[in-house]
Amino acid sequence: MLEFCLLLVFQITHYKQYPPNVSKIYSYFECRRKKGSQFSEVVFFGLQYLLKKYLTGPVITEEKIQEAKLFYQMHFKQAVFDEEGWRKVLEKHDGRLPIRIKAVPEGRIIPRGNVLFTVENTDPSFYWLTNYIETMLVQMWYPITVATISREFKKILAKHLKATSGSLEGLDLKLHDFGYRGVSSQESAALGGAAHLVNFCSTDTVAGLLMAQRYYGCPMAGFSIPAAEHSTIISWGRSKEKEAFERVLDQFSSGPVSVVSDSYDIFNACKHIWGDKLKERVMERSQDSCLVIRPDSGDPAETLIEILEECFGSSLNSVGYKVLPSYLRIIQGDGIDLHSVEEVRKGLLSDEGWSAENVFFGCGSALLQKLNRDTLSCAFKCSYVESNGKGMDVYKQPVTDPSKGSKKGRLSLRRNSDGFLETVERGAGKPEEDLLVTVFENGSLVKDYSLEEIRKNARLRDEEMNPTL
Ligand SMILES: O=C1OCCC/C1=C\Nc1ccccc1
Repeated sequence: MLEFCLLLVFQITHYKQYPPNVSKIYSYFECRRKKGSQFSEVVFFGLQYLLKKYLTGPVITEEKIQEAKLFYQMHFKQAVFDEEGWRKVLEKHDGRLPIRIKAVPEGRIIPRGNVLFTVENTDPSFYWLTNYIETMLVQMWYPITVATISREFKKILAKHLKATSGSLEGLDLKLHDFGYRGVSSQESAALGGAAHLVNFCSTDTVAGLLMAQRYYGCPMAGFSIPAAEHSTIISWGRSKEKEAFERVLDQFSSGPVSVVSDSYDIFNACKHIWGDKLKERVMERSQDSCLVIRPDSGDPAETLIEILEECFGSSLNSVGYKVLPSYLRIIQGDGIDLHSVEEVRKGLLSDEGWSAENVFFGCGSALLQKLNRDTLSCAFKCSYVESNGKGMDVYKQPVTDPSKGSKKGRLSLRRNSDGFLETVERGAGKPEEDLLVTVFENGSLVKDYSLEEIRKNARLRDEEMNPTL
């Protein structure tokens, strides 16, 4: 069985349904606007991986044609596989796809409802190819949605950090990806993990680091620190939690170390072990070798407040907010999503004014898995067709849901005179104003973005970083 066969992915009967003499099918991808959605803009990310991994080079071979022919004969119990069509791709284009894809630069922040990429066939004989690769291209909903959610976290954390410390230092390390175990596959971990790394450089999802290395030219896109987990604490037995903690301090005497401390009673652990029996051991650690205490249960805001209030002293920073001693920090990696992180922000802020410097966040499923294609209403639609040498703008406009209407004709993306991004329809856009870039053409990747460039595109804007408390 072949590792991956492009022919064995899609609905293959569409070629028989198009009008006669079609020479071009032109389609586009967008995150449709949705009234009341909490996401008004999206981070475009992930297409480059998909192009490099699945669509560039001679992806059609005789062997794959034979395999697909057999497969679909069994699957449809009739001859619907277009063997001749595919063989023509092989003969005329030596197996490379005669397709052009134009897309917004990766990392760019685009308001909902705008074209993100367009797809069209470059050879009139292969009009059926455009929507043939739709299924795979729409899977871009995943990295786009993760990168967008991750950036929404960054907006909240930036405001909180700026308001309670006067600076944005360390923002990139404030949200740690805990999601590796919560996703559905290695590939999702890689794509989602990399999508988070567009906005932060703090992760335990190693697959995302490898993706950044191999597909986005970044040798090391994110960092982590030694961390305990429940097994390494409870393996000492209930009566030896102190010994377990001490062991971790001994083994990681320099550099920061995180110790999950809620195995039995987080408040007892903080007050009587970290704050009493091991207090000297904790205090002797320096700022760049701090102990990071990890609660992992209970209401995030309440638990954090009690740990901060009850367990250790604090001093005031330059903007009058309370900060733990520099050898101590907290990481909250349980129950964090876009809602609860806001609850924590309000809790720390309102109660006695704790600075955001004290707390780091970990996020698992809410970052990489608690989302779907509807989260950002991702859709791929045909908007222009050529047949008998004439072009026609096409669209859908369901009477039962106007919000599912699609754009008309050839599209371009431009910045209007007020500075806002907008999509120009019906081929009315000026080529020199078009922000869409040809990234793929006839089997070759035309543009290769580095993670560095993508991170620049995705940077928070000034107004997104300043507190509007
Ligand atoms: O505590 C920590 O401090 C910072 C480094 C990471 C870390 C914990 N990681 C983790 C990963 C996956 C599930 C749960 C925790």
